[in-house]
Amino acid sequence: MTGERRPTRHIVVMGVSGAGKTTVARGVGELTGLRFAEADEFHPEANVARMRAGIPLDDADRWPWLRDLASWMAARHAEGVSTVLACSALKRSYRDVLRQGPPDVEFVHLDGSAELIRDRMTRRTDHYMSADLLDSQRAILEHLDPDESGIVLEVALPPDELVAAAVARLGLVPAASHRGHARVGSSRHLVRRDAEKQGP
Ligand SMILES: Nc1ncnc2c1ncn2[C@@H]1O[C@H](COP(=O)(O)OP(=O)(O)O)[C@@H](O)[C@H]1O
Ligand SMILES: O=C(O)[C@H](O)[C@@H](O)[C@H](O)[C@H](O)COP(=O)(O)O
Repeated sequence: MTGERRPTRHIVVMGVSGAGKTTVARGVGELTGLRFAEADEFHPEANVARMRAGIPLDDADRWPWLRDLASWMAARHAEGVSTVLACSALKRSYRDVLRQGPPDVEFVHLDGSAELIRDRMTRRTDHYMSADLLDSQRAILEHLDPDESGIVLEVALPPDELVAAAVARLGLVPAASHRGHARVGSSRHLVRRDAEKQGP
């Protein structure tokens, strides 16, 4: 036993509520075989109750949740499993907590017009998050800093283009069953550098 772990990749699709994180992260998981998780499902009931009541979460509400998410990614890393997580990750300090999990975390920020996102949230009827909380989320949003590994994609693109662009720009490999079918986005979708390595 050398103790060497298989290299893994850990992608976090970030952005405000309604930006399309779940849609894109799930799509990346389906295309690549990366293990998908939805950060909303890690919220304790108290956090969900706050959001349901239209009350924005604060930092104290978010720290334990973020630590749980970091632990989940670290546990998957220990198993040699790569992951893709849908998680708001709105502030740099929140992303710093996520980075305390596995050795590397790469972000895909879905960014774009507040009007478009609000419209999507208003149409979404099966979710506890009201469109009223969008303003509070935009108010605290901190964009990726130059030293953070990640890319920014424009939310107005159709879901399949966003998934293909994320996979291409991060250098992820489509699962065998999808090879030859992935549509690769053009370079205009890339705002920040690609990640350099590849894992299972
Ligand atoms: N690129 C897209 N184009 C059009 N509609 C989208 C796109 N991405 C997501 N949607 C729709 O917008 C709503 C919010 O998407 P969702 O993935 O739940 O966002 P989030 O996880 O960021 O809250 C859903 O109804 C979803 O079907
Ligand atoms: O940090 C937060 O305030 C929450 O995590 C929030 O960002 C998240 O957006 C909600 O859980 C709604 O879920 P969706 O983002 O999937 O709409």
